[in-house]
Amino acid sequence: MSAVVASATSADAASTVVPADDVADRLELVRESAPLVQCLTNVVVANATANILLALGAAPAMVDIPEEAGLFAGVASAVLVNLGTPHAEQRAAMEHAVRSASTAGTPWVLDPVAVGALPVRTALARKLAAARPTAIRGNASEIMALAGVGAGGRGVDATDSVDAAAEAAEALARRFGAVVAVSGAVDLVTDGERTVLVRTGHARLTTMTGGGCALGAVMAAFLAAGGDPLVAVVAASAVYTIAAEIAAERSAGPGSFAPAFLDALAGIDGEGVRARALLA
Ligand SMILES: Nc1ncnc2c1ncn2[C@@H]1O[C@H](COP(=O)(O)OP(=O)(O)O)[C@@H](O)[C@H]1O
Ligand SMILES: Cc1ncsc1CCOP(=O)(O)O
Ligand SMILES: [Mg+2]
Repeated sequence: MSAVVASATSADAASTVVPADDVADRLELVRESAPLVQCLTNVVVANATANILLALGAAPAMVDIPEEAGLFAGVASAVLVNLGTPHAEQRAAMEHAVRSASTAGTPWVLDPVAVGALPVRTALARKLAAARPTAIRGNASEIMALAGVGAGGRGVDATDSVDAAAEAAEALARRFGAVVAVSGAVDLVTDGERTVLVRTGHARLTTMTGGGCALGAVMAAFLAAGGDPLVAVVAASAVYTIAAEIAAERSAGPGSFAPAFLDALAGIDGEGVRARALLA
């Protein structure tokens, strides 16, 4: 059996294995259901995020004004709330969307971009986290800052390691009943009881703006398919990072990586997942 796998990173959460077959099944479900993913995301990555969701087989919709966001969250398959450029209108829209998603039972993902030193988004992230997102996704410094440990990273980038964020991630997961995903060279996914490390990936993902933010949207797409949310988030991370490996082999630098990544996401299937997971 090939696995995307892991070992425990702290004394508190047990290591869990997610078989590559489960990842492949989740990918097939996303393709079959073409989930409608509502994105309230930052202006830097909105276009890249829509293209990445389309390449995967999902249907993106950037519905982020206060008068429409709540209405749409009631019919969307999943919602992404990303705090990268949280203008006042969008902040209001986020609160409507979160309320409506919670009422409708729609899965939603919180991405606390650059939380820590910046006051407006930090307060908003804490408020939204208390509304119990299905998943919280961030880099190590963002997850630590949201958990109340450390002052955040350097702008939108992490200054802490994924290892250093493991305990904060597990504590956050338990506090809010969410799956928490920490990105980095090795991605960590935890629900506070089980922790999985996703070892696939390529550093060139960090040279493309949206490398982290679009991952949150992809997690929303996988959560829309239902089932164990920990497995859904692991599957999203695995498919995404395996596609990055394939794209890195077919590109020469950041410029050619971005379109190669779209092609790799569109082309990846269960066999591709199993082949790479075996190498991880
Ligand atoms: N050093 C690295 N090597 C390989 N993959 C990485 C590395 N750092 C980040 N990644 C990948 O890049 C994506 C974005 O992660 P990251 O840069 O941590 O997010 P953010 O943009 O939120 O800071 C994730 O899929 C992660 O697995
Ligand atoms: C550069 C920047 N500034 C505010 S949001 C944003 C995008 C960050 O996207 P990612 O961290 O996914 O590259
Ligand atoms: Mg980044």
